Amino acid sequence: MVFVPESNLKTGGSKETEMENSECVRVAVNIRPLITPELLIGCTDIITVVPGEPQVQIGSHSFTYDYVYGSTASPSSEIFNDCVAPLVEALLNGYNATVLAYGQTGSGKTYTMGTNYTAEGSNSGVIPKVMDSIFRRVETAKESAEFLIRVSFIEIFKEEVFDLLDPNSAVFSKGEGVNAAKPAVPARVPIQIRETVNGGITLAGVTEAEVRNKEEMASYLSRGSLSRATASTNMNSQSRCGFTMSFTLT
Ligand SMILES: Nc1ncnc2c1ncn2[C@@H]1O[C@H](COP(=O)(O)OP(=O)(O)OP(=O)(O)O)[C@@H](O)[C@H]1O
Repeated sequence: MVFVPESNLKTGGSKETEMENSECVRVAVNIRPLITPELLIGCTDIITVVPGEPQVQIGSHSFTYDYVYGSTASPSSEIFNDCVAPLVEALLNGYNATVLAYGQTGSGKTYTMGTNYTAEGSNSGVIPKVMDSIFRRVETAKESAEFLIRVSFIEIFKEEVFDLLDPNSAVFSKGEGVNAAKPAVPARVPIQIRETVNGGITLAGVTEAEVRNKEEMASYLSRGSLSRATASTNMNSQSRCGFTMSFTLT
């Protein structure tokens, strides 16, 4: 997992700038336990965590990160407090922040991020915790400020970008909400990636749904999860998704 408060990023090649960049990108490793199918075929853990250090050892190789969770390191439940809560704080102070889960298929990205959130399911995972934290803060600040909060949810599948909140997609057009059955072949049209006049990147026409409370945000997260093209842990999976929250102080 990589987390970046974006507005601290600077471009340019000076040594000083490179150092600033390396400091504002932080990397955490979350080691997941072996799951039942792996245990049944006799898999064993090959990663050891160096006690008291954010370092793991695989055979004779050592790797050091900013944080290590899982296995015999800190419990995974601490990821949010250590790595993400400061970014939520920064977000509400006008910074941009990105949390990127990176790893081989089946390594635990969806589980760690909580992207397969369902209203009935558990509230663990980074995104549900971010939602909790944001709306608690918004509730506290609502006397003095008003926030306009929007969400978008995209999937990158076989190098094409799809809008998981597209109201015209097969899942949404059924109008059956969160419990709608996932169609075998979703009728989806990829969205275009365009460059803006100031050199930024934009996703043309992506749905940016306005949300007023945690329940609304959670319903977009779970409805978007249903629209994903592939289930996780399929070794052929080429699906990656991104949930974006944007804030405007009005
Ligand atoms: N920390 C954890 N503790 C217990 N089980 C976990 C943990 N992380 C992941 N798992 C389990 O491991 C399996 C694979 O996890 P997950 O689906 O999150 O992988 P993924 O990296 O998102 O895969 P893909 O790239 O294919 O979407 C799931 O059965 C999940 O429940």
